[in-house]
Amino acid sequence: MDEDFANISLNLVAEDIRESKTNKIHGNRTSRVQQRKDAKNESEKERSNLSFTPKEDSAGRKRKLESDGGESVATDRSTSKKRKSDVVISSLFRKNPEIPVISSSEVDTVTENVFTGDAFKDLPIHPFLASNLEEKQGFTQLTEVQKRSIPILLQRKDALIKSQTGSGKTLAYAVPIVQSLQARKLKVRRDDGPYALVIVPTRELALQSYDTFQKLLKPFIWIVPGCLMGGEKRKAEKSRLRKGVNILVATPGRLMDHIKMTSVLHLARIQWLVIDEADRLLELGYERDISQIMNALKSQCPDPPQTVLLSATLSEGVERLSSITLNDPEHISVSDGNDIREQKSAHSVPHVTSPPGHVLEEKNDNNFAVPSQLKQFFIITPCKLRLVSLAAMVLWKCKYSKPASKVIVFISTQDSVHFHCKLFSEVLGKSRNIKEALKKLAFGEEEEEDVDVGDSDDDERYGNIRQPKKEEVKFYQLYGDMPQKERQKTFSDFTATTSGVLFCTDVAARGLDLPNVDWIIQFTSPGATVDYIHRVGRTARAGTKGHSLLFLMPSEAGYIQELNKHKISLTQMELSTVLQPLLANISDLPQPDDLNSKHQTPRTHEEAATFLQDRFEECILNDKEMHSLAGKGFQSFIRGYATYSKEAKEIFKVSDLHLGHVAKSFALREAPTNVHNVTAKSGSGQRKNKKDVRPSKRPLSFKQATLSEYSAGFQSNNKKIMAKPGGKRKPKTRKR
Ligand SMILES: Nc1ncnc2c1ncn2[C@@H]1O[C@H](COP(=O)(O)OP(=O)(O)OP(=O)(O)O)[C@@H](O)[C@H]1O
Repeated sequence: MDEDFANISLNLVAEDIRESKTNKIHGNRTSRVQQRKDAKNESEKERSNLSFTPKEDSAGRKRKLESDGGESVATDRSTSKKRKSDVVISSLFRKNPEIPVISSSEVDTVTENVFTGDAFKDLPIHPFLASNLEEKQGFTQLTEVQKRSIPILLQRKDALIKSQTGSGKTLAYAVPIVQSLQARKLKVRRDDGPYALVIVPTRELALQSYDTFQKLLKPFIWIVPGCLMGGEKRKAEKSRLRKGVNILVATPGRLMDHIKMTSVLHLARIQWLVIDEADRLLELGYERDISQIMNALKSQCPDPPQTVLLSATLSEGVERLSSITLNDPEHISVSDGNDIREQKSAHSVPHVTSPPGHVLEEKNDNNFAVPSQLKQFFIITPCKLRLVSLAAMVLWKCKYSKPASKVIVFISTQDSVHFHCKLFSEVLGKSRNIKEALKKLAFGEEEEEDVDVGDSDDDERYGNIRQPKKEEVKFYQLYGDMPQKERQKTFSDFTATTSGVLFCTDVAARGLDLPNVDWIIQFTSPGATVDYIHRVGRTARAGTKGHSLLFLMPSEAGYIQELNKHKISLTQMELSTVLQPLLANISDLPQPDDLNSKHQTPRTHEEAATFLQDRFEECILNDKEMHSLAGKGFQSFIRGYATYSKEAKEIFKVSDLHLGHVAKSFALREAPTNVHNVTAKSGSGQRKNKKDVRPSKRPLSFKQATLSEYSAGFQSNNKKIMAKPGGKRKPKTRKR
């Protein structure tokens, strides 16, 4: 880690030297000639004609751009001298590393069938349950995992279930639970308390599973489902528990809290225990909570509950968990073609102190099935072009294409999610047609209604491009530290919308079933392959079509080979393919704040990209709040980058980052100066789990910065792996 900081410091120094060499040595005649040449070729071409002359800076001074060694420098117009505070504006398309072309290698992908042709009514379940599924919910066929799991679970066997994302694992456990509870001779009564416990890693997933049970229970209204999760009021949850809940869906932290603190919650009747996204729960450090829940069950239940563990990806940790939680389990792995029935657990009752006795000898251990109808792409874009490429992709898919797409963009940190959502809403969400904007300027705001956007004079001036007025793109954000109400609203709004963009952290990567998502964009790479699998799994669900796009920088190109090793096959998308639609829709791009400024229609996709980048930079320059968000986003990006796992660091090296270029990708004209502190802090605590920096008004302490967004609404569950900057690790007890 220290090496990383040293490297990043060197990088920064080298960057300063490079910049000063390029821009500040003017005594030399050759450099002046070069300066003029570059000025003509690059800056004039890319920038000065597009939007920036003249322009007022935030202090109200008239500024103009002068070219300097291929980089543009904003100077004080009145003196025509470069000021100390002048900002170097680097050109988007210069000094970038070469983009490698990676030919698609032959990858023998792992495939799974989704549907079986069998119907729910063929199962030994109540006819009302089958008709509810088929007629009310429209599920005419069983999925493969349902066909394999439901009969086994109906025989009251424990099971470890693995099948690809979106293959219907929720119903695979929910149907047997409902069937067994409705079939009880002594009818279930609400005040009996819980018969089934379902543990999931995130609040959204808890709500989603709860919703599934609500729908399934429509014909059996005497069975009551309930949900316990962080962020909700404990008091309200307690009163619900007092009234009685028979199927309890919960996040582990909050469940443990109630087991300890809520006397009305008793577990004596629990017959089912489901641990969904089991590997994720372990990854997030919930092993202790799960152990405590198991111990509570052991002490309260006369008979061990039937236990089911599920995920699209099962890790070594799950082997360990299965050994302590499952009794003589069935292993159901859809991609293997056959259920794996092999070494059985030595334990007859779940007991947390028992030594692991079972080894999951699974074929294709590290290879994961991806829905066959999912088309996976990657794009290699130089760091400076990341922001504008993402914007171009979003505009292309959500504005210029019909029908407009529904897109999820995964970004590693909360500050970065917040920044991108705000910036895109600000710049792209409010975009105005050139002609509209000019008319507005000529006639004033109130004339807006009368504007004829197809005015031919304007068409001539702006390249004769006529575009129909397009729908604005809707932007949403989701991350762990958002207030629960807001989080829920985003979730339901994005569920309901037919198009729009959701910026989110990995809090939305697992289990979420957001309908009709067309594209998954991974703007920051996940590092671990399992995370890649779960992120792309938010599209192409239950046999529907889907696409994914992974953003990589040239230095990260080796990640494609890594994915190939896990039998994941991707196709390269050209940068020009993404940028071209900007040019084709140039009149639809957002316009400069200063409508009096001179314009020339961009003629190439590079010019179009530069034009759009300028709008972003202008927004950051002119808006203090946005500037601060950009700074925080930048810092959190570096911090996130420094915390890839040891293995991933082979590819994602923080020392490969060019800070000036990273700044550009946050629309900043220079890198924030306190970056050393950021990296030093992130470096001192080797972190296994992904945690984000929440958007905040004040600079965050290290502790705040590493709070888990998955927390159940209490303190971080990850304190044990956090270290104080420069200090020794101090074991801490979790506050609830
Ligand atoms: N038999 C079926 N026929 C059609 N659609 C189904 C069927 N079973 C489930 N679905 C739908 O498929 C979608 C995915 O189901 P679910 O969320 O249970 O998948 P999953 O396997 O748990 O995915 P993940 O691994 O991502 O959590 C849901 O919208 C669900 O309603």
